[in-house]
Amino acid sequence: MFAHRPVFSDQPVSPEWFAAVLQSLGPWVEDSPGQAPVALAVSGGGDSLALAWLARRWRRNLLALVVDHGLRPESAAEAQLTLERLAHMDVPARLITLTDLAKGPAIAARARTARYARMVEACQQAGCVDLLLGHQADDQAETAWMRSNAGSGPDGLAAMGWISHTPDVRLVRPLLGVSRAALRNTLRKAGQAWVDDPSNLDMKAERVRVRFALHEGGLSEQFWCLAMDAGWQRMERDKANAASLARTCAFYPQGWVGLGAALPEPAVLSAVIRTVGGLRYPPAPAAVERVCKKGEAATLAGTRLVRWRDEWFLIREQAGVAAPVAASPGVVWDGRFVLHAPSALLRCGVYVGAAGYGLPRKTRGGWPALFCAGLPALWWQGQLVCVPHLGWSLSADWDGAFFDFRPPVPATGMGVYGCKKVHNKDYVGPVG
Ligand SMILES: Nc1ncnc2c1ncn2[C@@H]1O[C@H](COP(=O)(O)OP(=O)(O)OP(=O)(O)O)[C@@H](O)[C@H]1O
Repeated sequence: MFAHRPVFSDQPVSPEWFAAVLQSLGPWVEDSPGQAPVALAVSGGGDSLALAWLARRWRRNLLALVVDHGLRPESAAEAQLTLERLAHMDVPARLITLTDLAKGPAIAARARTARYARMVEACQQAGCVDLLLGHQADDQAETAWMRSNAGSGPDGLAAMGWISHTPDVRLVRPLLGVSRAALRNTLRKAGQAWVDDPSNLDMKAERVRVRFALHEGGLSEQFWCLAMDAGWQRMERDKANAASLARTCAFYPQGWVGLGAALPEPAVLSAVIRTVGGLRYPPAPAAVERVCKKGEAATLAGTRLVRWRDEWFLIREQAGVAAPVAASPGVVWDGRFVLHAPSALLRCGVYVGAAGYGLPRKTRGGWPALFCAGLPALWWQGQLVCVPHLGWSLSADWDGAFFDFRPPVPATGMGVYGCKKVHNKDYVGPVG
């Protein structure tokens, strides 16, 4: 493991300590030029620039992603300055410029969604499987305070995890155990400057008001501990649920899940509903509990619970599937299926939509019509031409297409909170 370090100390963070934290958050792709880099999100502020400085001392093969949201006149110049600072640190960087964000309601949330989408895309292009983020202990305390004020249950209070799994990259937050002041002092000591985002002083924003209130009340540490404690408990529950998921559930590439003879625990069913329904967020816990208690066929959050051959299955609810979309390689349909096909096959007017109920019995490979109706299929001139999951096509001309089942949050992404229990003022550290 690595040496303890008080969380809310303002002492600069040592590269050795940082490297020990990263070691425990691995495994990492080998640090050599032939391998994919580890990506890091750098806004140019004190947290993420300190992250870049420390990361460079941990390994050579990195790729910093700098997003210019284009929402303030100075943002382009600030992004350029950040690129120069990264070049000075010898950290390779890529600028991502967002051009389609319009100011207006929920701009912070829209900017965040767009930023993550483009950063994940850049990671895929560069082959990166890990993206480091600069969230630190003050962010964590603020999130826990806001969630506690909003009456969040224990899972909400768990705030941010050290590691979050998305289908494409692992989001890693190695600075959750370090204060904002310590990171700024790390940069000062290294003689590095950073950009201060003026929105961080805008008292209209809830987070900024919370930041000042926590600071004045000396409450940051208390809320950080609360978040870490809740995170630890959640991790223990996640582990038990993941074990139960692996033991009892069978995931089919068709997008449905066999649950076994008895219904699983509500937490496990919730994860499965999220996967089958292609949901970013979990379904309402009370509704899931009701379904488990009743133990009867039901529809919930775009999914349908059915009994077939002495087993429970969760399938996509036909009424909930997405409208057809024009077919192109890589297009995502129903939030869950990615189309792979040679472009020559995707002539003008080909659509991706649900297979529906028109499939003859012998093409269904033994599966009920209800299951197969929600399968992704290719349509052309109003006619069903190909259902790759069933190996069926109207003619050999339509062979060569297939769909990857890629839900936004796989059920296996349950175990996202990796932190050890925190005692008193000691930072005990993330689980390896
Ligand atoms: N413009 C940006 N370019 C690249 N990375 C960014 C940018 N803005 C934020 N980040 C990354 O996200 C981290 C958290 O930043 P911030 O707290 O401002 O984001 P947020 O909007 O609260 O996002 P989150 O939903 O991840 O909490 C930063 O430390 C950095 O790693």
